[in-house]
Amino acid sequence: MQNIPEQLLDDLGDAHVMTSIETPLRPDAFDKTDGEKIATIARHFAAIMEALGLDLTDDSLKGTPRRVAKMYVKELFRGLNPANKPDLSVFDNKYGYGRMLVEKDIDVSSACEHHFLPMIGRAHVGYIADKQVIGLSKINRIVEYYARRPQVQERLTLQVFNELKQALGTESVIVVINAEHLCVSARGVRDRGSRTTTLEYGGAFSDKELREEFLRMT
Ligand SMILES: Nc1nc2c(ncn2[C@@H]2O[C@H](COP(=O)(O)OP(=O)(O)OP(=O)(O)O)[C@@H](O)[C@H]2O)c(=O)[nH]1
Ligand SMILES: [Zn+2]
Repeated sequence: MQNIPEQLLDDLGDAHVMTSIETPLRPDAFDKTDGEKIATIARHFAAIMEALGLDLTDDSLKGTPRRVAKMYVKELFRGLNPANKPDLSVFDNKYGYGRMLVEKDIDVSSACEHHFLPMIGRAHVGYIADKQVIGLSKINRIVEYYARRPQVQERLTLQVFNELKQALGTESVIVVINAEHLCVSARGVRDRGSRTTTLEYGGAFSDKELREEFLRMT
């Protein structure tokens, strides 16, 4: 083997980024019950409010720590818990439908993982069935499940894409998400007009014409 200077190896090591579409979770992520998580978050959120100088004996504020904790665990971030993953009913494609199916304008209500502020928009999903078709509402449910986590839009797009590919046993899936990030529109740079679009596709959608047909429909 060639004699590679140690410094160069270190630099190469730093440059190598492991890619993963999994949401980064701690090994003990599922050790606690929802009730235990709510109690812990409420305690810490009360400390945040107190640090801000708020009086938690005020009758309007006193319920807020628990309200926020419940909202995180049971609503906004319920997609962190695999127990909440939707059952995906797929059916045999008995009728041999071979064209594109598009489920468009699916509501996306997520939260950006950098600021915990809303990311709100629409997802458009298309696929070309092979042997199986999926219950329509399950497409919306997949989007909902992965949106209910602290997210970046890129990962959300890839997670939905990957789940559909697996459920349907086909590579011919396309996912587009168009969303407003409140961390961009309501604070920081405060650009009210900008939206972010992400896209992933595979299989037959590698064909530009098919992709354009899909995009025209959305
Ligand atoms: N790639 C990507 N970035 C995101 C997403 N949601 C939020 N961000 C960005 O994450 C970045 C975090 O940057 P930082 O510089 O650490 O945070 P900041 O100081 O609050 O940055 P500003 O928003 O520019 O004020 C910001 O540029 C956000 O716009 C997302 O879904 N994908
Ligand atoms: Zn953000």
